[in-house]
Amino acid sequence: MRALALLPSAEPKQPSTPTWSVLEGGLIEAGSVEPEAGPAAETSALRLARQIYAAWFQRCLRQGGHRKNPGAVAALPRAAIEHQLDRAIDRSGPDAAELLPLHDAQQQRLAELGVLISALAASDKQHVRAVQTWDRLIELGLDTLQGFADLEVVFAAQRAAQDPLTGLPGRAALQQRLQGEQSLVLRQGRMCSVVMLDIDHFKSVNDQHGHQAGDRVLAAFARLLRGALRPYDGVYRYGGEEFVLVLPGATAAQAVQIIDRMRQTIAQRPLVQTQTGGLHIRFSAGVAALNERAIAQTLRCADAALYHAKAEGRDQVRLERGHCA
Ligand SMILES: Nc1nc2c(ncn2[C@@H]2O[C@H](COP(=O)(O)OP(=O)(O)OP(=O)(O)O)[C@@H](O)[C@H]2O)c(=O)[nH]1
Repeated sequence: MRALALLPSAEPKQPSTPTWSVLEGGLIEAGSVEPEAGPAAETSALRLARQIYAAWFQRCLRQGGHRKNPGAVAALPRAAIEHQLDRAIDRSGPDAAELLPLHDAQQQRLAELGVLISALAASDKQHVRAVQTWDRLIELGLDTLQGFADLEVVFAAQRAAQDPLTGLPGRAALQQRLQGEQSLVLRQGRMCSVVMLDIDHFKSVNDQHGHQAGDRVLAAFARLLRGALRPYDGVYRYGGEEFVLVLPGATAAQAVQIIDRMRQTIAQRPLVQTQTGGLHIRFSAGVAALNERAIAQTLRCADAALYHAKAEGRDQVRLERGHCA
């Protein structure tokens, strides 16, 4: 077997991002770190946001507790916290929409905390208003801490549903999504298509380049699918080298066109680079309409269309045939 160094070519290297780190004793300082990649990246960004916040809150309690000098209450490093929260959301993948209400509520609390800090700094320490502002700051400060805990719980649940290799959600999430989309199709007459997609001759990638290389191809392919589709389209790892796409708003005929364009684009450039050259990946796909029939039947129809695409030579997209299941 040849030894190969596989370098993903689909994704540009990310620049280092200025961030903050928490030092011993609750001090916070600006620095520059390489953003982490991979499925755990969103959790680490969220953890950093919480650490920066907790260090600030601790310092605030220590300084503000004296009530001698409200102006000494530490300025809230809001930009650093929000930066990490945004990163966490960005990296949380296709189901980020579920996190947005919690994320927005957290941003609002931070904004209100910022206002309270300014009001405290400008107020007379003896004034009853300063005491009230301080009380509100403590109350909201604790709520914000709870907000981080809530976000972490939801992130953890989301991560548990993700396939660790590709970062994509799996079959359980697909089932849930299809149920939701089907009810919109039935109640609102919306269109939705389901695509079953399988990499061609993937076994030979493993055989020629090794299983680890195969894993990297799967991860790069998943990123490519995710990047090629609209944010509200669903991309799921169905198993092995098989993926399912959910395309709301697309008729089955439109879905065939969309996926066929994607097939041609993907075939044009290598998915990963090897020491001996680029590795091209091709795929076959079957498309079925999501309608009133059982979801399992829709999946069977997409699978049958995929089977025909494979049988008719691979590297093509096929629409389901009548009475497929
Ligand atoms: N590296 C890697 N390989 C996997 C993974 N899951 C499944 N496979 C491999 O995917 C290959 C699938 O092979 P086949 O079902 O024969 O399909 P194929 O070679 O793609 O051929 P066609 O689908 O007929 O075009 C098998 O060799 C599996 O071992 C994985 O997570 N990582």
